[in-house]
Amino acid sequence: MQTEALLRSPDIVVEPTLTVERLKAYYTTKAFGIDRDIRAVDDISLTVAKGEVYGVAGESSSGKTSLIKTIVGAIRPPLHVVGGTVRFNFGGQTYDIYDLKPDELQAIRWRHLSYIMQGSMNVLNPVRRIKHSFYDFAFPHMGLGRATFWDRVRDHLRKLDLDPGVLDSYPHQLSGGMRQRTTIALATVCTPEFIVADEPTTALDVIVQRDVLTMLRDIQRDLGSSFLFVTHDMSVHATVSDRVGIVYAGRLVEEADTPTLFRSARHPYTQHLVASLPKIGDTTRRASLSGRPPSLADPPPGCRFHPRCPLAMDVCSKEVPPLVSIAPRHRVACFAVTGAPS
Ligand SMILES: Nc1ncnc2c1ncn2[C@@H]1O[C@H](COP(=O)(O)OP(=O)(O)OP(=O)(O)O)[C@@H](O)[C@H]1O
Repeated sequence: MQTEALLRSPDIVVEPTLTVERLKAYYTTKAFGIDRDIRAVDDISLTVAKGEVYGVAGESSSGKTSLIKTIVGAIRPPLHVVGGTVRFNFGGQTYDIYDLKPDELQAIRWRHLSYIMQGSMNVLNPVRRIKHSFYDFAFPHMGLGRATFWDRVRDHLRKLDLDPGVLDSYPHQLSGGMRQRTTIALATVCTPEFIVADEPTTALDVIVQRDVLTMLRDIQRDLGSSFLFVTHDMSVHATVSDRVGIVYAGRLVEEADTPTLFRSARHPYTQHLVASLPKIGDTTRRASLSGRPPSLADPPPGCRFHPRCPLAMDVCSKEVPPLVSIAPRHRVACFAVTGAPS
């Protein structure tokens, strides 16, 4: 398959910073002696351009975290890659994540690619002062003398409105919001070109959540980094993401620029997600979707959404709808939108 290039203008083709092609990753578990595949990432292709914030949304257990882990190469059994490729382009050099040796991947993770995982605050060692975490994780990758390194760390903290005094604190002395902000400072001190964050604001209250999101957006703008951002919270995508991909049961079902997605979503599942957002002054009851998300160990054939879909046709239970471009930067996988195959 050819690399999907992102057209920014009619004449300029910009090489994406991230290109994911036909990615499949399953958890293989054993039950009563029989292997069972949980198809958490099932044939996903997407690109993220330089400086772009790409949001991934979808309900719980749809495969968002598995997709992120697979993209950054944080793959541990029982998760394994079944097919597809993940390529990053940093400074004109291409890195095929699955061709890299563990030490090469580790070096890229700190220098170019930062991964803020769910519960990332736990990277701060609870029995050591925070400065030790900065020294252990960041110092080996920055190629600076000690004095310059600490100057750089303090500058970075100040730029993020954090008092450099946090370096002398233990994690338990900080509030949840401060701990998360400190973790993000740690993850970005090496000025990565690509930041991946998985639900970085879950478990924080709304005010702190806003501070953390503003901080991430500021870092992304300041560094000009690309940003792959996972949250189930559509209202957060509305304020943070340039483009959003909607995942349902391990597959990408729609992808569009954020304003398009919120104004003119075409997939019935995306329409449901957008319609269920609360609106000030609107007291009408929100209609909920019937049924439950499918088991990824035994998903329905054809379109995985068809058992819950108000527009389902015969073909939807038989064939998998491909993700098709219906307008520039707008793709959708739904036969009701793109027409059934003849
Ligand atoms: N270690 C594991 N072993 C087996 N199955 C797993 C494992 N981790 C996740 N899964 C399964 O993979 C599927 C996708 O899970 P994943 O955590 O990627 O979803 P998610 O969209 O990130 O959910 P959430 O928003 O709740 O974090 C789920 O069915 C989940 O039960």
